[in-house]
Amino acid sequence: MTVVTVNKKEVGLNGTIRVPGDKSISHRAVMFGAIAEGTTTVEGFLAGEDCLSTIDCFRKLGVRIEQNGENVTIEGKGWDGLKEPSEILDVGNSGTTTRLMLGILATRPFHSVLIGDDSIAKRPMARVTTPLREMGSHIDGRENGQFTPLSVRGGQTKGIAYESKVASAQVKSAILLAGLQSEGVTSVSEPALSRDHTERMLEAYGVEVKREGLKVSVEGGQVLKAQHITVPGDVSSAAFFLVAAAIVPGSKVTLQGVGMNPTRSGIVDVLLEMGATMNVMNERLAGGEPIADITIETSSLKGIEISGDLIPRLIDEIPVIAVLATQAEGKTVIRDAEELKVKETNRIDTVVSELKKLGASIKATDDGMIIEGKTSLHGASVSSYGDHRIGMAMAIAGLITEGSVEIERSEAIAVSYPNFFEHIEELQK
Ligand SMILES: O=C(O)C1=C[C@@H](OP(=O)(O)O)[C@@H](O)[C@H](O)C1
Ligand SMILES: C=C(OP(=O)(O)O)C(=O)O
Repeated sequence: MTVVTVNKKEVGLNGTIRVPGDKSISHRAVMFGAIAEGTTTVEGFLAGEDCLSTIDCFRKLGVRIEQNGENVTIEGKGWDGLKEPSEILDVGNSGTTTRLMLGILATRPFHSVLIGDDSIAKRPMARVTTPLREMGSHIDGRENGQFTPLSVRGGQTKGIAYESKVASAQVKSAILLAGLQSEGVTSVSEPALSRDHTERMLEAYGVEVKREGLKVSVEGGQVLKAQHITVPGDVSSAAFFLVAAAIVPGSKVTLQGVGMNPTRSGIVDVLLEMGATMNVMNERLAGGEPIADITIETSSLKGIEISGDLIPRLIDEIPVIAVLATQAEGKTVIRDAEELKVKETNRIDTVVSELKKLGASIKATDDGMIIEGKTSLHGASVSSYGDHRIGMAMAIAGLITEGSVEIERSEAIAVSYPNFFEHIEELQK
């Protein structure tokens, strides 16, 4: 177990950084390259542990993949290029790897076994195994296929019209991927729009994707053609420094090349509504995704309500939004976020318990949390509980606490942001 201590510095955060590549897009670039025909090249790949788990699994499925830092080459040989693995596929800590790969394996005529870490073992998989079984795939696993370890024997599958109860890009993507190798049309509708990277990237790989409001459909039998993919900076990683600059006195930070896909940019809306002094500049496209440079400085903030369709647009940012809310005048209420309970940890519980240790006025609710600000936070010993986003949220809080914050299990941060502490140091120079 690694323990990191974060101390407040008398200087603010100043300078320019480029946050690492988007995790969701990096996973998809490799997976889609693996089932495409031809050589796919990826630049700006996130070499974090989750995306490395995806590479490892596809290598075990017989795909030749070379990875050199942010550059990846995938030798795709189409769907039939995937071969029965002789080893267990280890997804590590990654929900995206598990669920999207289930969608791909659901139609492959061979047997495979998926396993992950202790956190993955608690995350609900029935949300994908149920519809994939309905399509005709043979999936089994612990507690009747609800949890890992899972085993898949793919087969002849038929398209379905699936109405998902949750706004989840992992559910939507798994079903659409299976749909690409199923008979007829497969459609997924969701209660609110979740991130649409799968739809955008499948189109880039030459697949016809039909979108009508909250419903997406694909026809079976389509071939993916190899591509060059440029991965934008991860807005979920940028969120930590957007919040840090807003709350650490004397700060002004520029983040370059941040993904601004509207299904992901809820954090920018929240900061603006809270009254942050920020500027979104140089809006442009990279690999079919909008990106921009963002400058933000120390701001006086007010509490707001965050709920409804905004939630899927910032679901992974809620831990650090809670830190932000401790520094806003008045009440911040987060509702409709019960999905937080099934992430790497129960993020309602872990955010509330760890921020309380720092002196925050925060209360858990059934579907979110209520934070009263503005509060002076103090140092304490906290834990990431093995959840990268909790570890980073605590580190950002540690930049403003009186006294140091000691973070146990800080190694988890490498799951999505391996150079996180280097970026803090760079901005403190
Ligand atoms: O599809 C993806 O890349 C992701 C979807 C989201 O999960 P859900 O699909 O469970 O909402 C998100 O929380 C996760 O970090 C990445
Ligand atoms: C929930 C997350 O990822 P995953 O579902 O891929 O484990 C995350 O990165 O916050």
